[in-house]
Amino acid sequence: MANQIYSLMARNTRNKGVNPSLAAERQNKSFNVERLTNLLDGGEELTQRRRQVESMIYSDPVFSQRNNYFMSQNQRYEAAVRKSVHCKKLMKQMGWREEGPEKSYMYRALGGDTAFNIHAVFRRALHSLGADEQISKWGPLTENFQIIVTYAQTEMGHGTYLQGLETTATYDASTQEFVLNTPSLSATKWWPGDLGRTATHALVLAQLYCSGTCHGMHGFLVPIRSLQDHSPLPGITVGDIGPKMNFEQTDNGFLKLDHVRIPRENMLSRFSQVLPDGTYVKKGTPQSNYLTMIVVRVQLLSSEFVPPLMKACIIATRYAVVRHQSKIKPSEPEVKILDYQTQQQKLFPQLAMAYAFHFVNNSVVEFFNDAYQGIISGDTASLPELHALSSGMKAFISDCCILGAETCRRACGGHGYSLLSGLPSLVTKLSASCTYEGENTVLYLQTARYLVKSYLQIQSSQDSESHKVLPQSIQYFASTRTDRCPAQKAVDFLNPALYTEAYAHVAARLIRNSADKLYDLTSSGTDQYVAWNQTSVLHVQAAKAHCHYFIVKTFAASLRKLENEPEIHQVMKRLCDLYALHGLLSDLGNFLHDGYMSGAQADLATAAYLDLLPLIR
Ligand SMILES: CCCCCCC/C=C/C(=O)SCCNC(=O)CCNC(=O)[C@H](O)C(C)(C)COP(=O)(O)OP(=O)(O)OC[C@H]1O[C@@H](n2cnc3c(N)ncnc32)[C@H](O)[C@@H]1OP(=O)(O)O
Ligand SMILES: Cc1cc2nc3c(=O)[nH]c(=O)nc-3n(C[C@H](O)[C@H](O)[C@H](O)COP(=O)(O)OP(=O)(O)OC[C@H]3O[C@@H](n4cnc5c(N)ncnc54)[C@H](O)[C@@H]3O)c2cc1C
Repeated sequence: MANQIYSLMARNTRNKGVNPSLAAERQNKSFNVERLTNLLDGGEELTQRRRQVESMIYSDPVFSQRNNYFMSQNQRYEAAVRKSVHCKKLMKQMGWREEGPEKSYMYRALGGDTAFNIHAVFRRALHSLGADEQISKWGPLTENFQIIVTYAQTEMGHGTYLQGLETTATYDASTQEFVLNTPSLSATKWWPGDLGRTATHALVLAQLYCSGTCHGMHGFLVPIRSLQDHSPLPGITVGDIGPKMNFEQTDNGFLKLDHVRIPRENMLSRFSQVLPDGTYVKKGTPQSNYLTMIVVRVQLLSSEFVPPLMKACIIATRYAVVRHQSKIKPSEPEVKILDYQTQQQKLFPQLAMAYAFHFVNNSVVEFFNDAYQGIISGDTASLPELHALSSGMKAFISDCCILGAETCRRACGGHGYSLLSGLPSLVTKLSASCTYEGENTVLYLQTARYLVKSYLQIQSSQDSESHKVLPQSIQYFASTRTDRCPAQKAVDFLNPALYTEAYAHVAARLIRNSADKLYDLTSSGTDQYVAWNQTSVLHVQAAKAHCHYFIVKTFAASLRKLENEPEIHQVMKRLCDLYALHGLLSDLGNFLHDGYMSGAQADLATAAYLDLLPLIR
């Protein structure tokens, strides 16, 4: 019934064309929307291609999501499988490549409502960890779903602590095979997507044992279901882990292995190898087999985190111009809720954040592409910085997107609580992102570990030249800082150089403070690991400040590329200013703490912030 009412409302709108309030707002724009769309897409041609793909998706009944909220988990799963197979057929029919932009356009248009998503994670793992001959052998089989492979790393007892994974892969030189085994209940693989019902194979991450020596976590391609009748193979116990907060369309599963034998060639061997006689050959660093997680974390930013936030902003902003509620002046009619300053202060920072993350994603992907080719060719010099950046961005952006989507949902009152608004499922889908592909606290601590190590190395190095060769994401450590914010007027807080420096000041101070506290503990005899734990809250705060600085700096730097587009530059700069001031005022204590900013300056920043709202409106 509810669906019918909402459909009636939508039809009613459609019958009269676009809602008149919405139409009026769209007349009231200060920039060329099509031009901004082209810039965000990466050019006019890509906008056209995206629209062509979207039109095909939205007009095809197989891709309909209309009844999603009325389906059982099983129905959602089966519909998702149909959509994924249909996508594959469409790609083949249209000649679209796996690496081409059309695939991501399809995925975004479907809102991720597809199956085999972890199969895509495996494809990245294969290219990151597999030797060339392994990529040639298994790559084509995955292209057309001849094999469907899940990424089975997490166990019931361990997800974060990879050194604690219990699944074993023991090399048997007499048969040149690995024996995969689940030694305990807690070693059961638990959570891998596509495992519950779909996958024919699993990339099992297990502790490698050769001649009694453990060589740590490695990846092993293990057949788990028959390619003839899809039944579990001998030694395999597999199934679905049951209902979840969202991702009903994904069959997250469990897997137990009972001394399952696979050929020696099934260990992914780009960075390490076991020779026929059982000799272990290491080619990369101890963390080389962690590379897949970096690859996936970078990819998640643009595929899983930012699009749901963008959608939540669109739904909530449109709602805010069609919803009339209460009055500003008693003598006048009810107003659009977007006319309330408080509604603008809820929604516009989320909109600004969505744009900020769009530009940051471009920057992180550029950094990643520059580093990745070197890393898979054996040059791991940039791996620590890439790990720190990807960990921090995954944690910070996912945290912000979860909170941003929830703010948009709350801004829509009762209708925001209806599944049919589309908002609750965006929130519950995003909610998983603080956990999968690295729990966020753990990842902040990884970033902090890199920051503290870099800070202490700079402190201990007397060589003044060392500051000049700092990795790009921490070069601000070495910048000379003013210890007072120079702002005299509200308008000074609309200067990207001024607020970027304020963020750098806070990040540098928090990193220095956390490192000094750690050093004080260890210098007084506290065990280094105990000292790390006793300062870990400070390290997380420092890592967050570092990430926030990186995002503000990157957003501000992106404006420079828009300077020859004055209308768009103006609107983007206002959003950048709003994003920076919203973060500064939300975290004001850190900016006031050492007297960097004064209370009077906080009032100036608040005035500048509130003055931006009607301009953006
Ligand atoms: C529609 C679908 C959408 C949803 C898709 C969802 C798909 C989800 C898939 C998954 O969730 S797959 C499973 C993901 N699991 C994880 O991410 C596990 C998280 N845990 C870790 O990353 C690591 O265990 C750790 C927490 C970082 C700890 O590593 P370790 O136990 O080795 O100890 P440390 O001493 O902290 O690190 C040692 C050393 O290694 C460096 N390092 C750690 N991780 C990486 C990495 N990924 N890449 C490169 N280097 C790494 C770390 O910086 C240390 O270096 P040094 O400081 O010693 O130089
Ligand atoms: C929707 C979804 C899909 C998933 N898909 C897959 C998949 O396809 N393949 C796969 O292998 N896995 C998958 N996972 C599992 C996921 O990777 C793990 O859940 C994740 O790595 C977190 O590990 P955990 O569950 O053991 O949490 P834990 O690490 O146990 O986290 C629990 C708490 O402990 C804290 N904690 C843990 N370690 C530390 C530390 N060192 N310092 C401080 N605090 C710490 C955390 O901060 C957290 O607050 C998926 C999970 C979800 C929710």
